[in-house]
Amino acid sequence: MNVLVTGSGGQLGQCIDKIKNEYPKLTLFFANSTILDITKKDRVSDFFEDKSFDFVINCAAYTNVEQAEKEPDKAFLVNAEGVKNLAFICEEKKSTLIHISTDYIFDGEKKMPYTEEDIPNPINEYGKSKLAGEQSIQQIAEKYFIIRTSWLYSEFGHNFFKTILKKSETEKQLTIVTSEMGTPTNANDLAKFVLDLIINNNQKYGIYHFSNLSEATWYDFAKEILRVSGKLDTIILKKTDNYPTFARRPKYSILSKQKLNSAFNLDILDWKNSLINLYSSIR
Ligand SMILES: NC(=O)C1=CN([C@@H]2O[C@H](COP(=O)(O)OP(=O)(O)OC[C@H]3O[C@@H](n4cnc5c(N)ncnc54)[C@H](OP(=O)(O)O)[C@@H]3O)[C@@H](O)[C@H]2O)C=CC1
Ligand SMILES: Cc1cn([C@H]2C[C@H](O)[C@@H](COP(=O)(O)OP(=O)(O)O[C@H]3O[C@@H](C)C(=O)[C@@H](O)[C@H]3O)O2)c(=O)[nH]c1=O
Repeated sequence: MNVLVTGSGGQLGQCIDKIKNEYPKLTLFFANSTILDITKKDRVSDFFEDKSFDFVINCAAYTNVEQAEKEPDKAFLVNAEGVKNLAFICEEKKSTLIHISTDYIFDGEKKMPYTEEDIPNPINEYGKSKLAGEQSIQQIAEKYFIIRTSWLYSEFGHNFFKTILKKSETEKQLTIVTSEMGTPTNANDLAKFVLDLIINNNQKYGIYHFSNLSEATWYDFAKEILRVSGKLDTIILKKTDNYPTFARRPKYSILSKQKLNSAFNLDILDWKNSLINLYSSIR
């Protein structure tokens, strides 16, 4: 099977690249933003002209939540317009589109895990742009998976895990929010889920929620990062319910895995166990 990975230079793209040899039945093509800018409709058409992909995994996105408040047009260009271009070409070429979306499409006012049936109501520009992308896919494509995930981290790219490790090298005290609850998700686990989905040729198309298990505040996540890295005793960790940011973030964004579990036979790790696995594999 031929599989295209767009936005392959990012965090998730690199996690997929890392495990590609475990999937010898897949021929993976990695296209970073220089090779394929998904916002350029003509370029997307040209790129697909002489190639045929069974699956397109869209890892391309504008993911800077803070900056999106200042330049929403840029976020919408990639996360809505770019995604629309991919949806059209996948529909035309009969490729299955696997698109990654986010917990930030929800407003966080719920007090129990969000299901795929819950109505999105994003409270920041990034979330709004990601929701617009989802809606385009649903309108245009027939064969698609929209995988909503949350709080991705890994050894690659920019993420909270790497930020905390870096800050712990230079700062004596860290102040972290307790007012947002979600689930940290190891992007390597998501990469494996996506490639398994392709290998198993599953055709139960639609929206799914994928994250590691259990829940945490960003404070809990930071504490665990410091614990696994052996730095908890050397850093003063302070709680706050008011860390200054431009973007509002959902207070609660746990994703229910009920639909995922009924559709696929999965063994998802608890976020703390997956964090330990990652740290021991990279140190
Ligand atoms: N990171 C997280 O915490 C979460 C992410 N998600 C979603 O998961 C997906 C993967 O995220 P992640 O890997 O962390 O994101 P990254 O920001 O690490 O990677 C995104 C990639 O998209 C590329 N890109 C940006 N604009 C374009 C464009 N116009 N055409 C092609 N490529 C482009 C970027 O390239 P360049 O750097 O060259 O611009 C970058 O390599 C995204 O859809 C994101 O919304 C969902 C929940 C949580
Ligand atoms: C670095 C730092 C952040 N924070 C707070 C700010 C914010 O409320 C929260 C998370 O901060 P970040 O900006 O690192 O994370 P953020 O960019 O909001 O992460 C989000 O990214 C997008 C792409 C997603 O799709 C989401 O699922 C989610 O992972 O932690 C602190 O309290 N102290 C700190 O030292």
